[in-house]
This record gives sequence, structure tokens and C-alpha cells, in this order.
Amino acid sequence: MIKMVDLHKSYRVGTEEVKVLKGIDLEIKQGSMVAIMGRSGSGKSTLLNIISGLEKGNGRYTFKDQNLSDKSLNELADFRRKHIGFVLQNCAMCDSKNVFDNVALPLRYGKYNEIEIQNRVEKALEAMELSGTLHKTVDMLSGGELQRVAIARALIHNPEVILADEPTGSLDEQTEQTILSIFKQLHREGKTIIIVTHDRQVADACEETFCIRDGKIRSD
Ligand SMILES: Nc1ncnc2c1ncn2[C@@H]1O[C@H](COP(=O)(O)OP(=O)(O)OP(=O)(O)O)[C@@H](O)[C@H]1O
Repeated sequence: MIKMVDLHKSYRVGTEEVKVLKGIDLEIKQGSMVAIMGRSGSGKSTLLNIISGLEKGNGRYTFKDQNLSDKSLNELADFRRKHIGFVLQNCAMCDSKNVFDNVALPLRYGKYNEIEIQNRVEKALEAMELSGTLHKTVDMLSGGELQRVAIARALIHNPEVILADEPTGSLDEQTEQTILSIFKQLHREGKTIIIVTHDRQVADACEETFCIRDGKIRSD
């Protein structure tokens, strides 16, 4: 489903070019659940951003035989809205808005009417056992609740692929297990799940682990 061949990514910092990804070869099958590991600064988030189309790399990137390498960032934004759900490290929630509005956000960029939005958001929150939080502002939620809101929001437009950047990073053991079991359930339902993690237990719950070392993928 996702295939990268000899993918490179550099950043310019002042006059210096910093090479982060130095020839990534990666294949992720549809419906699989995989982990991406690597030391801090090794390029995990960068890789996730390229998979989602938030950033562009140099090299070949295909998604279901669609060549994304030549697409503009605008075209990649369309691709992302259609196919990708992103669960971000810091949840990227708007603190002053309530749970409903945060989860509804991706739908407000689409062609959904208010009734459709309401139905979808209520269903998504119910699936995450969050119906009681609908009108709470997100700054009132626990870490685990917040992460489930982030997952509900990532799922709201029914994407095929879920990308999660350190989804259990700041959670206690029991909450981590709850979040992991949600990802496993989504995987059983056929979603492709890609999780960036430092946590061996999270990686062990996945079918395959890819490690980034020296800018390349090493299968674990
Ligand atoms: N927009 C940018 N401009 C310049 N350098 C960047 C940019 N984004 C990332 N980098 C650099 O690229 C390298 C890889 O960053 P990235 O966030 O992908 O690492 P990571 O493996 O996800 O790290 P962590 O585990 O600490 O989150 C780092 O050295 C970072 O400073």
C-alpha cells in the first residue's frame, strides 16, 4: 500500500544542509499494524510527515500505486484529507473548544452538513466511550481521554490509514494498554496503523517494526 524507494529528506538550517533521511526503502502492506522506532532526532516524525503528505521528500513514494512523488503540497493535502488520519504527539487540540468541536474540525473542511457532522461526531465519541465528554473543553480531560479524543478526530472522515506519533508517550501503563487495544481493534477492522514509538511494548504489539538508523530503515 505504502512504498518508498530511496527517499531522502534534508533541512536547511542557516547555511548548512542537514540530511535526515538518507535513502529510505519501506513497504507497508494494507491492513497491517507497524511500528517505527529510532533514537530521538533520527527522523521518525519526518518520515510520518512525508507518509501523510505534510512534507515532501526526494525519491519515490507510492500509495496504492498512485505516485505521490510529483504531487504539489496542495495535492498532497487533498490526498491526506481523503486517506490519512493523524494522531499527533501533543494531540494538537484547541484547548478553548469543547470535545465536539475538536472532533468535528476535519469535517468542517469537507462538504458535510451540520446534521451529518453531529451524527458522525456522536458516533465516533461513542466508539471511544467518550459520549459523556461532548460538551467539556479539552483542557478538562485526562491524558487518556485526550488521546481517545485525538483518535476519534483522526477517524472521523473514515481514513484507510492511521498515523500516530508517540500516542502513548505520556500515559500510565493501564491507559497505554487501553489506547493500544483501541489501535488493535482498528487494525482488526482493516485499518492500516503506523505508530511512531520509543516504547518496546507498543512495538511488540505491532506486526512489524522498522528502525531508522543513520537515515535508513533497518528491519527489526
Ligand atoms: N522543519 C525543520 N527544519 C529544520 N530541521 C528539522 C525540521 N524538522 C525536523 N528537523 C530536524 O530533523 C531531525 C529529525 O527530526 P524528527 O522530528 O523527525 O526526529 P524524531 O526521530 O521524530 O525525534 P523525536 O523522537 O525526538 O521526536 C532533527 O535533527 C530535527 O531537528
